[in-house]
Amino acid sequence: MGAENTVLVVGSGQSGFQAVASLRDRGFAGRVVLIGDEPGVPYQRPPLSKAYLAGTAGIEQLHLRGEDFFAEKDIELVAGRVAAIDRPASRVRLEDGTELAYDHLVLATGSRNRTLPVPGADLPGVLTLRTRDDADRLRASLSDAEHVVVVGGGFIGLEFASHAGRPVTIVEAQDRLLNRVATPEISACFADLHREAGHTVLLGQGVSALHGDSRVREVELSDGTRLPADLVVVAVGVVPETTLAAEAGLPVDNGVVVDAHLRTADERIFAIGDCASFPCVQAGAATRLESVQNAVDQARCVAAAITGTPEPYASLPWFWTDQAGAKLQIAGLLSGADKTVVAGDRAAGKFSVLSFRDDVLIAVESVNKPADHIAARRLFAAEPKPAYADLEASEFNLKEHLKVASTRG
Ligand SMILES: NC(=O)c1ccc[n+]([C@@H]2O[C@H](COP(=O)([O-])OP(=O)(O)OC[C@H]3O[C@@H](n4cnc5c(N)ncnc54)[C@H](O)[C@@H]3O)[C@@H](O)[C@H]2O)c1
Repeated sequence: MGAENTVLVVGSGQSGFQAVASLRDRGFAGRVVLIGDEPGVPYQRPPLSKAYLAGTAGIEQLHLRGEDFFAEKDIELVAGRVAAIDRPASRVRLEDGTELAYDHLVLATGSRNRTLPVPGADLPGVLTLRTRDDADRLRASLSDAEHVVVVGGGFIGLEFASHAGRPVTIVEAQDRLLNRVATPEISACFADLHREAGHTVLLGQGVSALHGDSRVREVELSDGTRLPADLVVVAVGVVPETTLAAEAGLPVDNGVVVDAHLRTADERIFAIGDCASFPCVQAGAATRLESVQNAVDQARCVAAAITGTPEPYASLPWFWTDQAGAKLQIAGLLSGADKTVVAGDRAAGKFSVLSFRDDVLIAVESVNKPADHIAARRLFAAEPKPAYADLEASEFNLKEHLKVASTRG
């Protein structure tokens, strides 16, 4: 089989796995190689900060597919790290010196966790969560830790707190939790829920140093307060993994820059998932998204392009998280929102926050209201997008509005 028929996918996370699976689903008959730097078959990360951390899901439940799948589909799994892309020669070189030729190359290199730029950040007992090994280390450390401090009140920090099985202290630099992804109404709701669950939530507090000896003992906050800590979980966001692309001369700007078909400046190289900055229809701007939905849908989009049926990427972004005993589901993006409405029973903890830009609905965040989330995704899939006045006429009841809209349509 010649190199003209070879697709190499770099990165065996959710998007890399989906790319190779979708190529075969679409009947791609050439050589398919998935290169990853973690041992074993590709696995899903969402349970790492939920059921796997809590010990209610085992390793097999993480696997995206068993070994048989890759053998049956003739997908080669290569363990290793790509060191360089030789674009003129259409080859990649692995760190062990192996060279592989490609016809199409898909960069699914994901992101890496930010580190805390403070003294003491490398002390034993300061951990992070990204891989299965990280989750195993955290689980083991939890059992004998007395004081647990979580730095960062985003998805990982809050999911970790919810599934750690004990009270923790959450330190968030901004003045509200989940500030990157949610409205202030949702942030307030989750701050209440986490406090009710027994956690201490400190807002507007950075970390200036970590102190200890043979291990971490204290977290010093920006106001000088010192918190006792024998386990510190750092969850302060990610940076996209773009080194390979940049060194190969491909444009990078908060992610590997791709066009509407997720192609880089080199038409034979695509980038997908956490590492890609793409022209986002919903945001109306170059955007990088960190979510399973985006990873999976972008992988499918690239598989379609490689197999000869390219469509511009236009999937609706959506997210979910399980924390503090509640389910938060988000449909759409909040960028540019200028009005919000809370619909449902906030006191009973079952409600949605509807966000509008120029009187058009752009995002719906649902707390323990899966029916609203489904209705929102159906509404966003149709044209025209719901207007404020029409939703007001349905008393901001999304299911009701969906009925009216579908009778009209
Ligand atoms: N349910 C989900 O969708 C889910 C769950 C887990 C992880 N993830 C993904 O994993 C990745 C990492 O998650 P994350 O929670 O680390 O990132 P995040 O961006 O969601 O949250 C990071 C938080 O840390 C805060 N922060 C930054 N610097 C700080 C400092 N010095 N002190 C205190 N707080 C600070 C930020 O304000 C932010 O609230 C993200 O890509 C995320 O989307 C997603």
